[in-house]
Amino acid sequence: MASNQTTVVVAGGAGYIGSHMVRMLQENGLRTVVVDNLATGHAEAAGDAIFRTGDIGDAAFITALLREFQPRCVMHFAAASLVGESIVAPAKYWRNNTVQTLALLDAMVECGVKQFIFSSTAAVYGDPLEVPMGESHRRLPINPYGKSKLAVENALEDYARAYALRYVTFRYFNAAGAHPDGTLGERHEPETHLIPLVLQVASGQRGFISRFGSQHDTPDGSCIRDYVHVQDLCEAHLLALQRLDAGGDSASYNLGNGLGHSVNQVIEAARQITGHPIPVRDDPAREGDPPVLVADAAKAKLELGWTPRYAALETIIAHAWQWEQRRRGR
Ligand SMILES: NC(=O)c1ccc[n+]([C@@H]2O[C@H](COP(=O)([O-])OP(=O)(O)OC[C@H]3O[C@@H](n4cnc5c(N)ncnc54)[C@H](O)[C@@H]3O)[C@@H](O)[C@H]2O)c1
Ligand SMILES: O=c1ccn([C@@H]2O[C@H](COP(=O)(O)OP(=O)(O)O[C@H]3O[C@H](CO)[C@@H](O)[C@H](O)[C@H]3O)[C@@H](O)[C@H]2O)c(=O)[nH]1
Repeated sequence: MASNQTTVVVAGGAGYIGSHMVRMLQENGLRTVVVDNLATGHAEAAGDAIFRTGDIGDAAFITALLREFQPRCVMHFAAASLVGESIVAPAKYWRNNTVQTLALLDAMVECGVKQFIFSSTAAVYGDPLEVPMGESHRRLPINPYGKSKLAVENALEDYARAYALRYVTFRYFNAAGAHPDGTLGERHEPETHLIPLVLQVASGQRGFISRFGSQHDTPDGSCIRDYVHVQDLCEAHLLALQRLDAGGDSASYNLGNGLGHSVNQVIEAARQITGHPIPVRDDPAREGDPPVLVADAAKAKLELGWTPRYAALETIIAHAWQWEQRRRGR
């Protein structure tokens, strides 16, 4: 098939962040091809995008797909992404996140696809030396998940130099929220992320929220994170696509609001928004959990013109709550 300059392949497009990306690409008039093995995703979340079920690491499958669609860019959201699971099952993380991503990159090189946007993570930094963390912060991950992503970041530098690939790496802080129209949102089974779990308590699906550690070195003793709206993450990808299309160099950016919220503050905000008391149970701190992660995202703002629209924690929780209620048919 002749090269189609408006096609974007979204690996992991049936997942939480990828499905919002698919919707946004389509709204922007781009033909979107989803590749997903449905390990954690849901096919219907990808809407009416072209959908191919399979592994990004299946060389024959992915090469045939890239030859067929000749995308101008691959956006890569496909990964296993649970810090705790990565500690007990590191092989899954090295294989799925690193080995399979290298296979995807090899297929891109073979098929002449030159633009790549990669979902990395704040977990590549490890324990913060300073807060907020800029992109030049040392990268010393403290769990296999972060290591599996850092390995890809390192490989990308070498691939770009040798194979004329250009890429943008985004280090997301804590993705949260849902589509403002309430029709798309986070749907992990089992769910492990704080905000959807808190909202499952509010909607009566759970009796309490576990607070993982109340003696952390933070003002209220609970962990602090930088929650960033899923739609704002996706907007940054559109800007990255424009940068690459314009011939821009490869680059890495943090994506976060620069606002730290503690577990206690998240629970309190959710109480205000939902009107539910949200009981809390104190549990031990989770292994591999840094006490504070907050982004300095000045570089994305300066170089990409990224302006988060939904930075307020209350908006992020309100959108997630709308999704949670709709999902439960309320
Ligand atoms: N959610 C967050 O807070 C967060 C933070 C930092 C980084 N990230 C990164 O963002 C990306 C998306 O995260 P998410 O929360 O949407 O995760 P998700 O689990 O909802 O989505 C991942 C999707 O990729 C698919 N997938 C996984 N491995 C695959 C493979 N080998 N081949 C094909 N498909 C595969 C899954 O079925 C799923 O649909 C991941 O790379 C994750 O590491 C997420
Ligand atoms: O039941 C729960 C769940 C979480 N937490 C705490 O809430 C915070 C947020 O946890 P969670 O929502 O599980 O996200 P993280 O473990 O911070 O990891 C997310 O954010 C990272 C970047 O900051 C990404 O790398 C990961 O992919 C993504 O899952 C942490 O301090 C947890 O200790 C609780 O106290 N109770």
